[in-house]
Amino acid sequence: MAEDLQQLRAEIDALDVEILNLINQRAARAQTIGRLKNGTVYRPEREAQVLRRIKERNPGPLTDETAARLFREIMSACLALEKPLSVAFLGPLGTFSQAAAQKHFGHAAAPTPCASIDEVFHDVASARADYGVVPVENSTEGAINRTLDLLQDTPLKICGEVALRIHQHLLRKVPGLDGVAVLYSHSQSLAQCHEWLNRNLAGVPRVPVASNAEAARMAAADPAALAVAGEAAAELYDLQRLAENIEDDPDNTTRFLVIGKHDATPSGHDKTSLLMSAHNRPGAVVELLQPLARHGVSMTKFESRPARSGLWEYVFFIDVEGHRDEPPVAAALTELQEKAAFLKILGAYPVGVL
Ligand SMILES: O=C(O)C(=O)C[C@]1(C(=O)O)C=C[C@@H](O)C=C1
Repeated sequence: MAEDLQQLRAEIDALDVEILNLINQRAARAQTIGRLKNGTVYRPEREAQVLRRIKERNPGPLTDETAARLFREIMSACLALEKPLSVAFLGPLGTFSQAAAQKHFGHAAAPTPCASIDEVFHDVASARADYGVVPVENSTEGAINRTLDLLQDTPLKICGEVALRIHQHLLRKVPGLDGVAVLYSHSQSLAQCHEWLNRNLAGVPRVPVASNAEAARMAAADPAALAVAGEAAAELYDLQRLAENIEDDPDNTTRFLVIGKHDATPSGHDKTSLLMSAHNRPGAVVELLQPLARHGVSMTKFESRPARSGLWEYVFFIDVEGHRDEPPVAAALTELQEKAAFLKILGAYPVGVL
């Protein structure tokens, strides 16, 4: 038994050296590619292809998701050799937005926490950050309206998407519920845990604060306070988990968009996001959708928002399957250009892989 263990560990040591050499060979190739490419180093379409291929070819016993996550980190480190990226998100450190940014870009990207979603757009537009990650919809709470509003005016492009399973925990500095006076969290998180909180903490006043991480910070400073926040905030502020996964919807997921100066070229499995408005006449909205149907382009999202320009005018956020440069989508877009009162292509990008 002891000998088996020794033998297996010796084999692992040998494999580790092989893996290390191979990863460095890969990194050296990426460095050379970095010198050949002029301009943008981050290539979302290529990264999506690499991760999809890893999932397809994974022989196990690692799960496909785990294998892809490991390669996500390898690529992140390779890209950092070409050029270290900075990624802006709704801060402070420890928010779900930071977790989404890390899931998409890996840990080698430098985190740039921002005070608001507006600041994320601003930092990317002004080149203070290379890319930004902003929440756009939650499976329980629906659209993040501020993000939709900012997309209407921005010159930036959507170049990626990432879905994050959101687990909320009940946190406190000290164990147990004795002497609890207040509960802090972001309003979205309070809404996501509404039923659980009603059942278990009906008498505790709920105070909405700017972010989950801010709630955790406040709970760390006040033993009479509870916070509802995620794992990263719990670890960052060294809080006890009094209850885990207290979100009402077991599939609670938030979708984030990656914004940058350019969108992506086709990767083979893409989405195109559009912003449109219809002429103010009967049947105009239905007419808008006809070119998509005619060219066999499927819609994966349809969301309306008041236009920022006029009273009682609406704009539509539409996601379609396929890249805007692919023939069916391109043909539908040409027709839409004529039919819509306004059409803006917000970006074309790979469907989230992780
Ligand atoms: O293929 C490239 O363009 C690379 O720079 C290499 C690489 C990789 O590590 O695979 C790194 C960064 C890019 O975003 C995409 C891929």
